[in-house]
Amino acid sequence: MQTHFDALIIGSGQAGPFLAVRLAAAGLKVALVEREHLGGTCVNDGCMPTKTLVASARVAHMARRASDYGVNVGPSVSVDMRAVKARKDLVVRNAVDSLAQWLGGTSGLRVIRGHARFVAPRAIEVNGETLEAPKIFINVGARPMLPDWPGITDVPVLTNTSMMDLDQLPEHLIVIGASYIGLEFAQMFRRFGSRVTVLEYADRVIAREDEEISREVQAILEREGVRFLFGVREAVVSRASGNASIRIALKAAGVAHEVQGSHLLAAVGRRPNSDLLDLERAGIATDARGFITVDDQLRTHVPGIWALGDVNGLGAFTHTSYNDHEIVAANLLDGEARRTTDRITAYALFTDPPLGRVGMTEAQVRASSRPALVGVMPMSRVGRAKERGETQGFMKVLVDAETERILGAALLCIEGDEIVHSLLDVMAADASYQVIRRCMHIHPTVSELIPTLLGSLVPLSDTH
Ligand SMILES: Cc1cc2nc3c(=O)[nH]c(=O)nc-3n(C[C@H](O)[C@H](O)[C@H](O)COP(=O)(O)OP(=O)(O)OC[C@H]3O[C@@H](n4cnc5c(N)ncnc54)[C@H](O)[C@@H]3O)c2cc1C
Ligand SMILES: NC(=O)c1ccc[n+]([C@@H]2O[C@H](COP(=O)([O-])OP(=O)(O)OC[C@H]3O[C@@H](n4cnc5c(N)ncnc54)[C@H](O)[C@@H]3O)[C@@H](O)[C@H]2O)c1
Repeated sequence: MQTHFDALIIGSGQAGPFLAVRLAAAGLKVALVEREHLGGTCVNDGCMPTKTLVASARVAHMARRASDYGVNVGPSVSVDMRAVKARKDLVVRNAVDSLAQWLGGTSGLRVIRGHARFVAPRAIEVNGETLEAPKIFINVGARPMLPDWPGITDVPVLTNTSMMDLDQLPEHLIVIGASYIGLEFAQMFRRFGSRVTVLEYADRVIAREDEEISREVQAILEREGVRFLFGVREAVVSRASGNASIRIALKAAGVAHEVQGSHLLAAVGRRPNSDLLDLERAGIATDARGFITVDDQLRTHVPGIWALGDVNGLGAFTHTSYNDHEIVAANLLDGEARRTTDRITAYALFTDPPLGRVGMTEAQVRASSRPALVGVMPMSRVGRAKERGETQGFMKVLVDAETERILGAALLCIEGDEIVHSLLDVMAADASYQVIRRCMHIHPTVSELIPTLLGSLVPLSDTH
């Protein structure tokens, strides 16, 4: 059994497999170690299954709205959670199988199943076997956290992982956390037919965003019947009887409440899996929250060891992890000097309508004190949205008044997750916003209103 490799990769998240194949194609002898499912979080219990479930939930929602469009689908819409889960399982299984086939068919690459730990700066141990290599890449991801509420361990608590096994509809789902995971699951299960209550520590949803975004996202979910409690403190969890098996006594914005539900989902953030690697044996440093410290080329303090993906704290998205692998591969194999600092912030919240985000928020632009222009357009003014009967949300863009560069955008609207790329690409091209303002767009689309939005800019200082 070979134990000496040119490169070892720990974890098959959204960077590891792609880097493994690139390195193997370059002639290196590579081992990829995975302790659980190939594809990691994104494929197995993250993006792919949640967006598959979001798609089912949207069909249920639109079926309920069918009569708005003059379409008759019968007296009531019901959801078969077993079939919903089976569809999700199939999408995931196909993705994992095709990844396994691809990796298995890559010459020079050995996939090893087991948990890896460092035993020295150039060596790891897996299943009692020591593997050595001059280059080691860590792509171990993160895992869900639970709030430290008294009693929380006395009741069944779901996470994004165990949610994937649900094949029955919760009567009342209580969600802790109103950020990406909490909001996506909250809307999804409300649309499947559950009652949903969201408990959030902050005073608004997705508190990293501008307040008007938080307000509109909350309003969209409330219109569908999701209930929110903000400023949650002093929560105590206990078992209840009957359908409502979970009881939470809490204060929300200082007012006492008791919430009873059948299921409880924790969506309060994720912690890096760095604590399970015996990093100290290799001398690899982490920050106070456990993220492995790296430079802008993803190198740790220890020569020959890199950290990619969620574990480095430089992003917690599939595209940031994938981009990490591109940076490392370009620097090691292509003679380039790519850096994480070159990338532009971009992400989406996959509620319906989704929020597509690039660059700075308005709060960040204001804090920077630079002269800026802002344009805002409600979707109620967009023809395509009216035609589709989906006029919730708005588009907002911020531009540097002197350089004419787009600073940031928030598109909370139908296809906002897609359309936002037109702005991202102009930012990446380092071009003036006038380029896209003058560009002829296709009618009738939401994108055709982007030039109009950019033609309506006013000084940010003139707005409150
Ligand atoms: C519910 C949910 C929805 C999400 N939706 C989106 C989305 O829509 N868009 C988006 O961009 N991002 C989304 N994300 C985030 C995204 O899933 C992650 O950012 C992405 O998977 C990148 O993770 P990674 O590459 O760091 O590692 P991961 O995908 O977490 O994979 C790490 C792998 O390492 C393995 N591992 C860990 N420790 C060891 C060890 N010691 N030895 C061997 N193997 C080990 C794990 O088993 C795992 O397979 C979502 C996350 C969640 C939880
Ligand atoms: N659309 C996407 O790209 C997507 C979707 C899902 C997850 N993700 C990734 O997964 C990561 C984790 O997502 P997340 O939503 O779990 O975490 P998060 O860190 O984004 O948000 C956690 C939320 O829980 C709240 N919270 C924390 N402690 C609490 C407490 N004790 N009581 C009540 N509320 C509390 C926080 O105020 C915050 O709103 C994110 O960083 C994101 O990058 C991305």
